[in-house]
Amino acid sequence: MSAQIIDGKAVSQQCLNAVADAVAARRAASLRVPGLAVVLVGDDPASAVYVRNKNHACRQVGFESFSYELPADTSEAQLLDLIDELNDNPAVDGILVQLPLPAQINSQNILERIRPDKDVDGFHPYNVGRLAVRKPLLRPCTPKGIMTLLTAYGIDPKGQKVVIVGASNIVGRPLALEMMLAGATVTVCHRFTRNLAAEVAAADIVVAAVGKPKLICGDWIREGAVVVDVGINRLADGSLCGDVDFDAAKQRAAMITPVPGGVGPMTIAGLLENTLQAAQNRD
Ligand SMILES: Nc1nc(=O)c2c([nH]1)NC[C@@H]1CN(c3ccc(C(=O)N[C@@H](CCC(=O)O)C(=O)O)cc3)C=[N+]21
Ligand SMILES: [Mg+2]
Repeated sequence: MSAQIIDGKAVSQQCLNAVADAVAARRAASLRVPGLAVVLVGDDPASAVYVRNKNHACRQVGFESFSYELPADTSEAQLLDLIDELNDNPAVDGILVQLPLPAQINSQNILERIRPDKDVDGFHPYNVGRLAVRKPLLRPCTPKGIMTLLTAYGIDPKGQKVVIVGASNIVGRPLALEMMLAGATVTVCHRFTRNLAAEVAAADIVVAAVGKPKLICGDWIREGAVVVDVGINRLADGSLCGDVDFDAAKQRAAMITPVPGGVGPMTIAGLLENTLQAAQNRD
């Protein structure tokens, strides 16, 4: 048996089409076109790829896109000044500061400076807290994209045992909150988890979000489980690889997301949906 491949690129395109329709309807009603500001500090080549993909998606849906590329030696004060300016700019509905930031900048100070109603990454403690108390406003993009992807494939986490490998602020933790909101029984594994293989083997749905190539072995996967791979690891030969040993896992899973073409495009869909929502909330 070989798993069905979950096509994140196709589902993402459907989401972008829906956003594009909503933008066209706003234009027709003489409402503001949503604006997204993306800030990149330094010249990390991987980050540059994401910024390019985001700019491309913005053009596709008809958003106005503001792109800031600051030198690697930018100070925290300079970045805070830019955020204040974007917070006050009425044409900007969403602000995304690409992570990670250079060492001289405290990321938490930056994330907390973004107005929560323009925080389209959903990383401000206000938005994290709203999700934690089951009253979400702007939801973190990758967890949101994963929930959308599962829904598109008819997978309902309610009552399911979900095992999340990775407890990061940007994926693992907020995904645990999303999964609880959806009625799943959630286990979050991390570097101190004693028997990772046993935890994964018990899962109906496994999500890997650690950034370590092929950390999750195929023979850990329960027959018929759903596997969601968030990892995007670039190998020495230039190819991309997930956190799951894909070829082995797909012999056991019922459904599995590929890398690339799985969760990555859904993150961008989540971002654009959040930006549209931020614009609607500010009307
Ligand atoms: N404040 C902030 N918010 C983020 O959302 C954020 C961030 N910082 N820093 C970096 C990570 C990474 N990230 C990706 C988004 C889309 C793809 C994506 O579109 N991937 C495609 C193409 C991959 C490729 O070809 O390189 C795919 O998986 O098919 C990948 C990675 C967002 N991040
Ligand atoms: Mg992907």
